Amino acid sequence: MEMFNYMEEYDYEQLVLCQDKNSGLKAIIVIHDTTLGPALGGTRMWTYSSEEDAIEDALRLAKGMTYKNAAAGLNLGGGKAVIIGDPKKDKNPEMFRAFGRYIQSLNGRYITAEDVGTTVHDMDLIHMETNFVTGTSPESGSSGNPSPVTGYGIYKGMKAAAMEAYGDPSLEGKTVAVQGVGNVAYALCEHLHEEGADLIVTDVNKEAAKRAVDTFGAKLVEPDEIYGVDCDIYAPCALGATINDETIPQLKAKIVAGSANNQLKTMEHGDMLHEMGIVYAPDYVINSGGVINVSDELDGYNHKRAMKKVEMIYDNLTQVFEISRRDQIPTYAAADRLAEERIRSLQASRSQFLRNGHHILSRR
Ligand SMILES: NC(=O)c1ccc[n+]([C@@H]2O[C@H](COP(=O)([O-])OP(=O)(O)OC[C@H]3O[C@@H](n4cnc5c(N)ncnc54)[C@H](O)[C@@H]3O)[C@@H](O)[C@H]2O)c1
Ligand SMILES: CC(C)C[C@H](N)C(=O)O
Repeated sequence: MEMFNYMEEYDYEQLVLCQDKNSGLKAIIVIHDTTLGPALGGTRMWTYSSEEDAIEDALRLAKGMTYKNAAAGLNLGGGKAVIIGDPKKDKNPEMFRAFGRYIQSLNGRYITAEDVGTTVHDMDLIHMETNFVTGTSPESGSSGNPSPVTGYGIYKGMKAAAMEAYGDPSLEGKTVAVQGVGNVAYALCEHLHEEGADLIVTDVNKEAAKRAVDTFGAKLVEPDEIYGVDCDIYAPCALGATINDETIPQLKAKIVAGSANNQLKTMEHGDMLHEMGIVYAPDYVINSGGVINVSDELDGYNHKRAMKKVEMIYDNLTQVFEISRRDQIPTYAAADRLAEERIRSLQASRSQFLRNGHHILSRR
């Protein structure tokens, strides 16, 4: 990849490679866009097959955070970090402390949190070196693990999608097929079960699947059967790119709404859902509950206030569906339009010169 060409084409601001021999840290921090504010996005720890794959993932995820934060109405830009390694085997405290020092060196341009492979404990270690971290232990007044709040946001967003598809936000009696019942989806299932929805679940982790069957009376299917089950809503809550040429023809659902990032394999798959009349809740709009929750820490965490903001996911999605109908475009394109318009309008107002304490002219 021609790095500067790529960064120029997609408007990336900064790419930082971090290395610490002592702890084995190999990390990448990407800041995509800070028009709306400092870049907030989680740190992923993953075994990548090559350094190029890791950089590509960090770039893609950072841009996603710009759109997620903008569409959620947060005054935050987009960034993300990845640490190369196996989260089950390669972690040590020194690694996260070294990583924290690198975050500190960016002086607030990037703020981190949890993502796949990192935990509240890891954030606490980072916090020993920098304040530019969220999702640390609730004992210190922070918001803790974002997953249950993300799950609640998906539930609220699903209701907005039901309103769009059926003219009624109730999920009582609806059948929801959930792919992957991990941290987020377990919380989602709790809310769905409480409202009286019927659940069909699958997971490659047998224990996770069993927990959902035992707790919610969910019906269990094999991982490759989930796409074609008879249901009203398909909730992809495991991996990205599960909406593709192979799975779309199998779908019986009227709604696709789940937590996974980058659900559409390509934009054309979003077009296909649109043409088939399936209501797709764009991933970065419906799964913004976690980032909304951790971002509340920047004003001194208040759980009640944070949950009120998470409830707005219903309104944000309703707005996306309205833009989609008004402009006759698929919902993924409507979400992009919403996010880009917000960034553009702030960019325009920033074009006026405002003198501040740090500007060179202030010395005169
Ligand atoms: N945690 C958050 O706050 C948050 C926020 C936004 C987006 N997301 C996204 O939501 C998704 C779920 O996040 P999580 O924190 O619950 O992760 P998790 O690892 O706790 O759960 C994912 C589950 O999916 C299962 N799985 C993996 N591959 C599968 C397959 N092929 N078929 C069926 N099941 C499979 C795993 O065994 C696991 O139980 C991820 O894509 C994540 O990026 C999470
Ligand atoms: C900031 C984090 C809570 C972000 C979360 N991992 C996401 O993808 O939205």
